[in-house]
Amino acid sequence: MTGGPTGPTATPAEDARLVLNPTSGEADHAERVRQLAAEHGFSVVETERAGHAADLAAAAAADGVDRLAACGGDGTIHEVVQGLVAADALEDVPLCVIPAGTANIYASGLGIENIEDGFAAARRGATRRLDVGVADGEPFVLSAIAGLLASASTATSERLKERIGTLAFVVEGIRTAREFDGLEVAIDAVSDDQEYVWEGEALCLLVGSLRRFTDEDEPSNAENGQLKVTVIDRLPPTDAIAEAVEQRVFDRETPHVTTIEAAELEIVALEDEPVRFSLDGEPREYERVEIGVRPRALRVCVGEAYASRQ
Ligand SMILES: Nc1ncnc2c1ncn2[C@@H]1O[C@H](COP(=O)(O)OP(=O)(O)OP(=O)(O)O)[C@@H](O)[C@H]1O
Repeated sequence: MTGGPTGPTATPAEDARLVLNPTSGEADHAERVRQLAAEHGFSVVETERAGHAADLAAAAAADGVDRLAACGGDGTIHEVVQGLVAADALEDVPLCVIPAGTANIYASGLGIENIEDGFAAARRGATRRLDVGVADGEPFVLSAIAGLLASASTATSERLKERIGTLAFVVEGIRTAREFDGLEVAIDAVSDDQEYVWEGEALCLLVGSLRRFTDEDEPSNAENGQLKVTVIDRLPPTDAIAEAVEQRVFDRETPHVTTIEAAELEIVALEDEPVRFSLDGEPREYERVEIGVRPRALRVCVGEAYASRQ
């Protein structure tokens, strides 16, 4: 005997919720997203202030949702993941990403290029478990960058981004920077059971969990439990660009750009001032910061392009 759709043995309807940041990007997506969300069975909760997405995500996890979607830019995804961690539900609730920000780097790494793609990925339901970085206890999905950086991130050309991945932002930062004093830092990282120590003046420092995420023909290594750490020595900006590109595009060792993979590292500011970071694009300051990774802790709905690359 089986019950009807509403009978006692019917499968309970899935509880899918979408956290919508109506202010991200051009702020012209809310109406369309509400409609598509309704068509795909997501109830919608909307942010009313910065930081609100974390609270809404934590509340959704506490309510036991089966799926959670984050609609906004990278900052919104960052907050939603923060909320899942706060609710101790990071590993339990699959995340769908609906890109509606300015740059949408995380979504594009997942092979999700627009809002419709995001809902299509949610509908298909193919998920992967991806690494999540942690800086000073705060989760990040994309990168922690210090030094010459982030302000230029949205100006970075798509083409450059495709070719060299996240480092494109640094290159763009170097290009647009007028003057930069360098970061006096000490870095202590553990890589393949070996300790790596670096101390000096860096032009920039980039820690990412989504390394070469946008390269075609190469599996993502957002699933290897390692963070890619790139340190560019302080050197004239044009040389730094040339070396960064050379190393990244041609996979060559270069003298002033150091790249390692590490599961954990500590960065200490050697000057009186804390080091300013951009954590998934959100500003943070640390005098000393421990950065680690929760390997494959986040289950994410991926686009077809990502799924087929595995
Ligand atoms: N209702 C709201 N009012 C004002 N700010 C908000 C609201 N909801 C979220 N925010 C803030 O908006 C900021 C920007 O969001 P987000 O990064 O998602 O979009 P974006 O900057 O347009 O895109 P991207 O980061 O992809 O370039 C976040 O720091 C978030 O805290």
